[in-house]
Amino acid sequence: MTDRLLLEPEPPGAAVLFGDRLDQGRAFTEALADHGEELGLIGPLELPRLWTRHILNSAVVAPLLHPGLVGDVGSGAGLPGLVLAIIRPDVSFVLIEPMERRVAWLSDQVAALGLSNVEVRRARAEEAKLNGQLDQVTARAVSALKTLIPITAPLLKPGGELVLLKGAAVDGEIGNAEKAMRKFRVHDPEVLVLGEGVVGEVTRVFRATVG
Ligand SMILES: C[S@@+](CC[C@H](N)C(=O)[O-])C[C@H]1O[C@@H](n2cnc3c(N)ncnc32)[C@H](O)[C@@H]1O
Repeated sequence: MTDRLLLEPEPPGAAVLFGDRLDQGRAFTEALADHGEELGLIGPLELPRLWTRHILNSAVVAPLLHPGLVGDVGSGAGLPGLVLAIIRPDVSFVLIEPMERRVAWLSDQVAALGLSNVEVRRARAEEAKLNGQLDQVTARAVSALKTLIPITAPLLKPGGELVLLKGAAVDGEIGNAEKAMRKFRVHDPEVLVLGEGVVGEVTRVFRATVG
């Protein structure tokens, strides 16, 4: 159990982004603050920026999702997949994560939060038996686009969308991923900058259509 006093105070943006699901957002954030370090889900320095850097950085993506089936590749602690599943009960999620301990955490959180729109699947994306089945795919902090596109694009239905959370280096990653984009028929890429004026740090999203 970590010292809850280190947890970043809840920023005003949390109420804006979680709306009437704020209690669940708080419960998940507090669980992650209490157990995330001992379970190896977050680093020891993350508590003072847990809301801004991790929870709200994920939450800002919620308006980009459409009703349908969204796969979150490499969910880890539940970022962004579990945060998005809290905010968007109208969307179905499959959280794809190969590490047993992380899968146990995700399953425990789904049960504790009473989420009925989430399946947790223990697998690497390439072996998840979801090819061609998803409407949208999210991923955060899994790998650079050059290697992320080959494991995420095949999961999508024709016309499905990649919604990949990225850092400031996204433009360089796009330059290095041109061959993968052609091979996996990724088109109309754009970089969206989300959260300005609501969250202390912006979230960059690489969004593109596949097929
Ligand atoms: C650095 S963590 C990021 C976790 C979380 N998305 C976040 O933003 O905190 C990367 C995660 O991707 C998972 N991962 C790595 N390769 C994967 C693959 N091929 N398919 C699915 N998950 C993968 C790892 O097990 C790990 O949980």
